[in-house]
Amino acid sequence: MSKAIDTRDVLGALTDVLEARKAADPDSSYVASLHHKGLNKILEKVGEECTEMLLAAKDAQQTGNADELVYETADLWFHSLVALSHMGLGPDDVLRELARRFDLSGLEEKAARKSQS
Ligand SMILES: N=c1c2ncn([C@@H]3O[C@H](COP(=O)(O)OP(=O)(O)OP(=O)(O)O)[C@@H](O)[C@H]3O)c2ncn1[C@@H]1O[C@H](COP(=O)(O)O)[C@@H](O)[C@H]1O
Repeated sequence: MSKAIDTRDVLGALTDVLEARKAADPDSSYVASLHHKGLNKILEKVGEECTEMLLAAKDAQQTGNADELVYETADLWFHSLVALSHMGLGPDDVLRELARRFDLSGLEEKAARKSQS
């Protein structure tokens, strides 16, 4: 049985596991098998999971049941983290970018971009 982990610790712990799997046997680990197959395979999985997440969101809108949406979003986040890990990046890089954008209105940012071009 898997041990419980605090949700605040998940990204850090998962990042360590994904890094360690780069040196693991592809036959004994799904993440190692993805690293072994390479970036194109990982990106193919991200694309698949993205489509599954979109379909789950549309289903949730119709049925009012969001369980599948949460499940598919977890698959998408997971495979995106594998892609970042494969490229030598991690969730901290993305969180830093989101932190940089914090309190910056998306409309203001877009307007600033337009006035620069
Ligand atoms: N969070 C996940 C996680 N989420 C999803 N998956 C796997 O991602 C795959 C999703 O692929 P699909 O749904 O497309 O199913 P599939 O048809 O079997 O996939 P393909 O044959 O097309 O590759 C499944 O095999 C899931 O088990 C995950 N595999 C691993 N993790 C984490 O990564 C850790 C390391 O995993 P291993 O490397 O396998 O030990 C685990 O302890 C978990 O914490």
